[in-house]
Amino acid sequence: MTDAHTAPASPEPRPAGAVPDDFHVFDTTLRDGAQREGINLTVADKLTLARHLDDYGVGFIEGGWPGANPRDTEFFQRARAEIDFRHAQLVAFGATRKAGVRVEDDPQVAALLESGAPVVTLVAKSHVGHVELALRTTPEENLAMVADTVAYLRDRGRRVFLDCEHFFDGYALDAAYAKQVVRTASEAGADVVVLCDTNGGMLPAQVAAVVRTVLADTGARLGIHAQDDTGCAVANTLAAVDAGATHVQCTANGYGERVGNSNLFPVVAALELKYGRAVLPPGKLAETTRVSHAIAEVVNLTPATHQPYVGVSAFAHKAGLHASAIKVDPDLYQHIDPALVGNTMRMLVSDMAGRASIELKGKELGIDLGGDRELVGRVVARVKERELAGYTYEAADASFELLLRDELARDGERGRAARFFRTESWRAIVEDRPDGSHANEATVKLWAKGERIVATAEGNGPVNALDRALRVGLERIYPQLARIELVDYKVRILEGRQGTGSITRVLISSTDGNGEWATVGVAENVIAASWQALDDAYAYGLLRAGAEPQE
Ligand SMILES: CC(=O)SCCNC(=O)CCNC(=O)[C@H](O)C(C)(C)COP(=O)(O)OP(=O)(O)OC[C@H]1O[C@@H](n2cnc3c(N)ncnc32)[C@H](O)[C@@H]1OP(=O)(O)O
Ligand SMILES: CC(=O)C(=O)O
Repeated sequence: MTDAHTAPASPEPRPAGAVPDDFHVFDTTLRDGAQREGINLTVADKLTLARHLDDYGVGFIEGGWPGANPRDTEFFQRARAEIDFRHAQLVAFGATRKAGVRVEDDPQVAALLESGAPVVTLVAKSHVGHVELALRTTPEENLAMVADTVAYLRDRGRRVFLDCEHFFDGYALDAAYAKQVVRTASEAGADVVVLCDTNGGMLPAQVAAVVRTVLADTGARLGIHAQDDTGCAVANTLAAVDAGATHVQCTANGYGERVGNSNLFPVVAALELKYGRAVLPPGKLAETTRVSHAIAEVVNLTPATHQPYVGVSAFAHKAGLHASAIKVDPDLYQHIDPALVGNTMRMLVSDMAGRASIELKGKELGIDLGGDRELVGRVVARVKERELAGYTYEAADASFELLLRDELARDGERGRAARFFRTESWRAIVEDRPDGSHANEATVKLWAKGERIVATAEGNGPVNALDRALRVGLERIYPQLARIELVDYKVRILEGRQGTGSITRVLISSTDGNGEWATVGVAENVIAASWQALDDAYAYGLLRAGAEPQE
């Protein structure tokens, strides 16, 4: 590790559109990422992902294996015709020629040329055991397969990178042979020889030692491809860079075969922010969080909340002691400014909060608590007491804001509670019919703007009936309710040992088309807990809509 890791240097600015060749950020989301269980990409998905990655500014996009399946073949045809790559070069992936087959007669090598990709990555064996058992050929023939295929593609104007599969395991078994594969590829014209930890079993110190020795012994330009089976793929990638590798293969959000691959985003962020190396075009690092989430959407996976740099929790602070230091200087509990990667700091309110957490949260919500220690102390005490009863405010920001406004309103001159109606009573009835169907009906009795309202509605469940009755009753007085929609409803039993007498927590997410908010309710009865969460959901929605709170 150099000083650059502990004292971040400012990345050198780089002209827009230029991708440096002295250091490669090579993305293999469309090839290795697509090997993850649960990811099934269409050609259209692959094109969309390629556009995102090109726009983000990676140097190379490995699009797939042309000839292996019709989808990848079509992807290369369409990518050439439909995408005007601004930063990246498109890469086709394939294997060296088959043992005993002339390279010009190997159809999958021909498919690599037909893909039209200017760069080809060839996967080759560098582990003698794999040569003998998987390829069922001799070590000499394997070297000939490497040399022939690299030279053949080079002669036809392609830039060639060679992925040495199982390099580190092969090196442990027979270092001389593994290095011979590297030399053979380099001498045949491969621009980069990529050392692959295919089984993902390596640790950073092992990777660094091997990369350093292979670099010194062969003089070849080296890259790293690390699978994440020890949870060390990012660390292994950076250890290889420390040892002299100048080409990193990664996938967006770490998607990949088995547990995944080296995650592009922490690798890029580390290179830019900790190593001071400008690997993206200017301004693109700040799009990291957006790009990570957009890619998760395209592959139809929920963005990982705790992912370094880009997760929604990456800069979320829960502990009261952290908040009290952050109030003085956010750097005291953050390794970088979240804005550098397009993320934001968030304060979480829970029973681990102290006064500073509440003050910072108030600020985040645009509510001035005016340094009022008594008021803030009261809010802290109320949050802790409610969390003990089962409420959770870190997952229900809107209910917390309502609680805060209630406490402010208690002071009389510090604002009004965001309460727009008062509940006199509610009733929900579920009727079990002889044919097995159910009828659900609810009646609510409310007060709003001095008026007593009684409304009844049916629904597909008791909570839905209550929701409808509430809308029926209030829509005339608050037409803004028409825009509010409930989008998620979660129930959790908090003390399972008590069986049906357990405490129930309900979390409701709502939207008005411009944003989402979450509210919480807790009671022994699931319908009562739901009513509380509904009450808060509509109160908060009306607050957002600028409705006038009732006296
Ligand atoms: C480490 C990695 O992740 S590398 C990427 C792996 N990705 C994939 O495998 C996804 C795409 N793969 C496929 O669609 C298919 O496996 C194909 C089209 C490539 C090959 O399919 P098939 O011809 O039916 O062969 P199959 O998959 O059973 O076996 C692979 C063949 O390639 C050979 N082979 C494996 N590695 C190499 C190599 N580096 N160079 C040359 N040949 C190789 C094997 O010896 C085997 O040969 P055989 O058919 O003579 O037994
Ligand atoms: C090439 C590749 O994906 C690997 O060795 O893991």
